[in-house]
Amino acid sequence: MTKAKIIYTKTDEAPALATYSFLPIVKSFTSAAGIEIETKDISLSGRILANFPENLSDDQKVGDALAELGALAKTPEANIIKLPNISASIPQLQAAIDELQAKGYAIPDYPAEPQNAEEEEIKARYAKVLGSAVNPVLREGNSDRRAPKAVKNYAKKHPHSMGAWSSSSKSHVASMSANDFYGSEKSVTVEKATDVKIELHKADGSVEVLKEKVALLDGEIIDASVMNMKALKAFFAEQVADAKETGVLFSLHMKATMMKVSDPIIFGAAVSVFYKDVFEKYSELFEELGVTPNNGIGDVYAKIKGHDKEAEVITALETVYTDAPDLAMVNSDEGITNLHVPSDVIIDASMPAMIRTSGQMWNKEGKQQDTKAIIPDRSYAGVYQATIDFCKQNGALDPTTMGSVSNVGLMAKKAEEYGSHDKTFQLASAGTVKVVDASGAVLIEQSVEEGDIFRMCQVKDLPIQDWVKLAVKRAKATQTPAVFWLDENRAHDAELIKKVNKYLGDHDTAGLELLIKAPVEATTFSFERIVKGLDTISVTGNVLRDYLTDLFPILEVGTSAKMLSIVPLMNGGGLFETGAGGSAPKHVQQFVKEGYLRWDSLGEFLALAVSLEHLGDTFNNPKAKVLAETLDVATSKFLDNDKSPARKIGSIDNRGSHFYLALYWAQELAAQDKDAELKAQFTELANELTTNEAKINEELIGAQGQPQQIGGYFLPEFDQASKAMRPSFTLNDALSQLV
Ligand SMILES: NC(=O)C1=CN([C@@H]2O[C@H](COP(=O)(O)OP(=O)(O)OC[C@H]3O[C@@H](n4cnc5c(N)ncnc54)[C@H](OP(=O)(O)O)[C@@H]3O)[C@@H](O)[C@H]2O)C=CC1
Ligand SMILES: O=C(O)CCC(=O)C(=O)O
Ligand SMILES: [Mg+2]
Repeated sequence: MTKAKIIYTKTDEAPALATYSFLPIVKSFTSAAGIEIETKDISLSGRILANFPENLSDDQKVGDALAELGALAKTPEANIIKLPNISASIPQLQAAIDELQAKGYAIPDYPAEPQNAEEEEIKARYAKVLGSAVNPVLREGNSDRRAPKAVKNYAKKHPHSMGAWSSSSKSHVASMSANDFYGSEKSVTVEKATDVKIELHKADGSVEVLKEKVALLDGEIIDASVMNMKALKAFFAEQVADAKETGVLFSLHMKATMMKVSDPIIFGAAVSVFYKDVFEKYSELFEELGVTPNNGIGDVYAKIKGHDKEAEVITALETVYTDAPDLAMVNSDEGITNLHVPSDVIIDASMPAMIRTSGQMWNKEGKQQDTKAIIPDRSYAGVYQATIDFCKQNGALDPTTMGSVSNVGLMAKKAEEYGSHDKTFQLASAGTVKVVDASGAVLIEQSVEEGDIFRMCQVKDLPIQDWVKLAVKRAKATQTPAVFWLDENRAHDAELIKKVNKYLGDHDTAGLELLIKAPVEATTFSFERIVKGLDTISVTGNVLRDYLTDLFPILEVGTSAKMLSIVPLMNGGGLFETGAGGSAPKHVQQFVKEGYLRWDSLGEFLALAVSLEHLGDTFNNPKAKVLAETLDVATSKFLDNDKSPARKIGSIDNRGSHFYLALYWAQELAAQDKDAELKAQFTELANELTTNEAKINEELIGAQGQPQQIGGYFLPEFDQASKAMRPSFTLNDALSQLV
C-alpha cells in the first residue's frame, strides 16, 4: 500500500506567508504519526516557470506541479490541502514576469499583441497561467462549504462589527434590462454523446470556425448566450449619468479572474465609456503604447510613464473626474480606483464587504458613501439587490443571533460559466454563431453584432447526479431545508431543474424539505430564516457557489476565512480548500511594512483536520484519526480563547495564532488515551510549550513593528521569508525536538 500522504500546496501572498510558519508545525505533528506531507508549488511564479523550461537553466527548472495535482485529483489516493492562490489579471502577470526576470529567470516578456508565430506561442503559454487557472483543474468534485458549529459559536460570542443600515440608503445594484447573457441564453440537453463545433456565419456568407471541437457526453447540458456590446456601453453611459445625478459612487463588480475572457472585456467597456474623451482623443497614442482599457486605467498610468505626453494625458484623465461621478476607491490614499485594475474588485468578496459596511464603499476622501454597484448581467445580480432590500427593511443582520446558510455547489468538471473561457469569444464581425453537432444539426444559434461577447457553457450529467446526492446527504445530516437556487425562466436552469427532479427520485428524501426557488426568491427566503436564527442549505450552480460562500460567511462570521470547504472528489479522493476567500494582497503589504500579518489561518486548521480524518479513513490509519480529533478540539479551544489574529500591532498575529494552535493541539494529544505512543511523544512538547507560553509570545510579538525583508513578492526568498515568519527561537526549538 502507498504511504499515507497529504499534499500541502504552496501558493501566493498572505496564505503563502502563513505557510512558512504553519507548515513546520504541521510537519512536526504529522511526522510523529508517520504521515508524510509533500508540498507542491502552484504559485503564480511556479506556474509561470513550469511553462518555460527551455528558457531556464537546469537548476532553475521546476516541474508542472499543477498538472501533477490535476492528475492526482482524479485518483482515489488524492488528499490535497489547497490554499488560495492568485488568479492573475494581465497586470499581475506582468508584475510577476518582471520580478522573475529581475531574479535572473530568462522568461520571455508577455506579448500583449503578438507580432509573429513565436510570440503567439508565448502568449498562448502565458494564457494557461492567467486568471483562475488552478481551481478548475483541481476541482474534480462538487463543493461542500459551511461554517462549523464552533465557528458560529465564536461569532456569537465575539461578533464582528456590522455597519448599520438606513432605510433611506441610496445604494443599489444596477443591471441591464435586455441584451445581456441572461436575456439571450438558450440551452439544450444532448441525449447522446457528440462533438460540437462553434461557427460564426458572417453576413457575407463566409464561415469562421471559432472552436473546432467540444466533446459532449450523454445527457450533457449546454447553453449559449450573448452580451451585446452596444447595449452594454449604452448601459454604462446611463449608469455614469445616473450616479452623477444621484450622488452615489460608481462601482463595477465583475469576476475578471474566473471569467478571464468575458469579464475583462466588460470591464474594458466600462473603462472606455467612463474615460471616453481620453480614449477617443488618444486612440493612436494608446494603440502605439499598447494600452487597452481591458487592463484598467492603471495601464494608462503605467504605459504613459516617461512619455512626452505623460503630463498631458494625466491632465486629460483628471479632467474626466470633474464631470464624472465619484468612483468607489480600492485605496483612497494612493488614488487607486475601482477602474484601475480588473482584478482589484472581485464581486464575490467585494459585494459582501460593501453590504457589511452599511451598503457603502470608500470615496476619494477615504469616507464611506452610498454606492451604485454595477453588475451588468442579470443572471445573479438580483441576489445582491434582494440582500440590500432586506437590509434596508430590517436593518443590519446580527451575528449574535443569526442562522447560517451553507452551500452545496455544482462545480465538478468545470461546470457552467466558470468553465466557459475556452468557449467565449468576442466577435470581430456580425453574423450568426451556431453550435453544430457531429451530424451537422444546429443545436443552438445566436445572432451577434461586431464586438459582442458569445459564451457557451457546459455541465455534465454525472456531476449533476453527484451534486444532487451531496445536497440530499447534507440535508439529511443536518435536518435542514435545502433550496436549489434555480430560475425556471433561465434556459440553462430550466434544463437543470428537469435533472434535479429526476435525480432526487434516486434518493430516500422522506422527511426532508427540498425546494427549488429562483435566486431572488431564495435569497429572501434564506434571509427571512436567518434572522430567526434558522439554518438553510443553498444548493447552487458554480457561480452562486462562489458568490454565496463569501456573502453569507462575511455577514455571519465576518470573513470567509473561517469556512470549512470540502471537495469530495468524484473518484474518491479529497480536496480540502482552506477557507472560501482569496489571497489577501493587502495583508502582505502590511506585513512587509510593519511586521504584522493579520491573515487568519482558521481555514487551514479546519482543512487539515478533515484531511487527516479522510486519511485516517482511507488508509485505515488510527494515528491520523487521533490527530484529526485532537486538532478539532484544539481548534475549538483556540476559538473559545479567541486566539485568532487581531488587526493591530501588539496583539497576536498569524504567527502567534499558529503557536496557540500548536500549544492546544499538543495539550490535547498529551491528554488523550487512544494512542499511547502519541501521548508519550506529545507530553513533552505540551509541557515545553505550556511552560514557555509567555516567552514565546514575547518573542513573537517582539518581532512586530519593523519592516520585513522577504526577498520578493511573487517569489519570496525562502530563507528570508522563513526567518520573518518564524521569529520565536523557543517555539522553533521545541518543534525541532519532535522530528
Ligand atoms: N480559492 C482561491 O484560490 C481564491 C483566490 N482568490 C484570489 O485572491 C486574490 C484576492 O481576491 P479578493 O477578491 O480580494 O478576495 P479576498 O478574499 O482575498 O479578500 C477579501 C477580503 O476578505 C478577507 N479575508 C479573506 N481571507 C482572509 C483570511 N484568511 N484572513 C483574514 N482576512 C481574510 C479580508 O477582508 P477584511 O479586510 O474585510 O477582513 C480580505 O481583504 C485574487 O487574486 C483572487 O483571484 C480569491 C478567492 C479564492
Ligand atoms: O479561482 C478563483 O479565481 C477564485 C475562486 C473563488 O473565489 C472561490 O472558489 O470561492
Ligand atoms: Mg470566491
